[in-house]
Amino acid sequence: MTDANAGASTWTLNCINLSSSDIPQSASLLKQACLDSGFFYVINHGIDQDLMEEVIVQSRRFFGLPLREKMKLLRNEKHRGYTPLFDEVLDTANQIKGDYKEGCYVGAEVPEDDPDAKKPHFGPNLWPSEEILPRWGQTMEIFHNQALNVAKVVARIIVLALDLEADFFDKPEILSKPIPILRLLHYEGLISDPSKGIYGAGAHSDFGFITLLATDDVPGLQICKNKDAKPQAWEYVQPLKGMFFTLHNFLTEHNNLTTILKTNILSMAIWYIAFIVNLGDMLERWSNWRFSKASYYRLYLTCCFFASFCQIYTNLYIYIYIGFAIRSTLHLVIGNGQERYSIAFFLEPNHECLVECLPTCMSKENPPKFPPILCQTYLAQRYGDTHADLDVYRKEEV
Ligand SMILES: O=C(O)CCC(=O)C(=O)O
Ligand SMILES: [Fe+2]
Repeated sequence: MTDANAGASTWTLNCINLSSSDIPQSASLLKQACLDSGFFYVINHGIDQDLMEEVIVQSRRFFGLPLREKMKLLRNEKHRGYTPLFDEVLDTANQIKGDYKEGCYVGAEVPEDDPDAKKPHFGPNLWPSEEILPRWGQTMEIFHNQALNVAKVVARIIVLALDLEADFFDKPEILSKPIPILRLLHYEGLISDPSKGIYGAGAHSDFGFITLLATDDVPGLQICKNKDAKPQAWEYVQPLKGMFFTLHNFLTEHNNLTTILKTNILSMAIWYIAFIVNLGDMLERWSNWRFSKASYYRLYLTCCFFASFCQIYTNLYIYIYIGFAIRSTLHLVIGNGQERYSIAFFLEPNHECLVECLPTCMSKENPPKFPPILCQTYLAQRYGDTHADLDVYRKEEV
């Protein structure tokens, strides 16, 4: 039984600025983060905040559809489309039913008549119709392309962190035709109970090369830095409040997380005081509807407060975690009763890439822990092990 629980402590992650010109420093921060926990935040990644919010809004719309509509887009054998509640069981030893989450897979759009469409994970996407969810497919495609670029930038920093040749991942057999998979996730507001085997997402390590994870500000993600420890110790990795609270665009000026946090908390406090001062005054005035200039000004401040609040509410936080040698740090999701949305983007290498221990990660004293395996073989195993058999749904239809 794992020890994941609501009282888990919180771990602060290193923060990598993807726009920094000091690449060696980014590489060394990244290396330290990978040695410490395997997770880090990325900032200044180039994906527009509006686009990220649009993805979450579209995700909310999708998961808000009636189940029968979502089931029309049920995941196919290419792993595109809707995955209902319990479709995935990530930790069979500790979960009773499966993950209390629903998801939607979006891959690279490969038309049916393209020879590559025969490969697993490649093919056309399953889009909801334009009448039901306008601009849905377009939004996902744009985000998909941008997330792929971010993952490639991260890969370039990883190369340096691992003392590999600069073009190591540029070899045609590694990332020339990678398998990029976007997955929208929705956790309905259930309280997890690990003692009863109830988890938002069971303990697991990701299957691929790099995962980018953007979440709203509802906490839930926990990591276990040492999977072999007994008992395992789980720590929350917090979506840092206000991290993208960029009314004043702090992120371009400060790379230091503590500064960002303090500045934003201060700024929140100022808005908050403005709000409290206003409320009493405005309630009084609302009774006779006479507003002085000062009241207009205060009203403006109050609206700003609400706008900031809404912004924080929909804020997105990007974590990255890395599956070096095809095992990422163990992590899970604990539901705290609040609804939660996240966007995972998995970058896997080419189908035929031989996944094996990297040359700079082994020595005579430290031989590879796993035998080499083809990427597509490994993915087929892991997807097969963790997802429901599609026959289950066919039987339900009968
Ligand atoms: O939703 C989350 O925060 C984590 C999702 C996750 O770990 C996964 O999809 O592999
Ligand atoms: Fe994961």
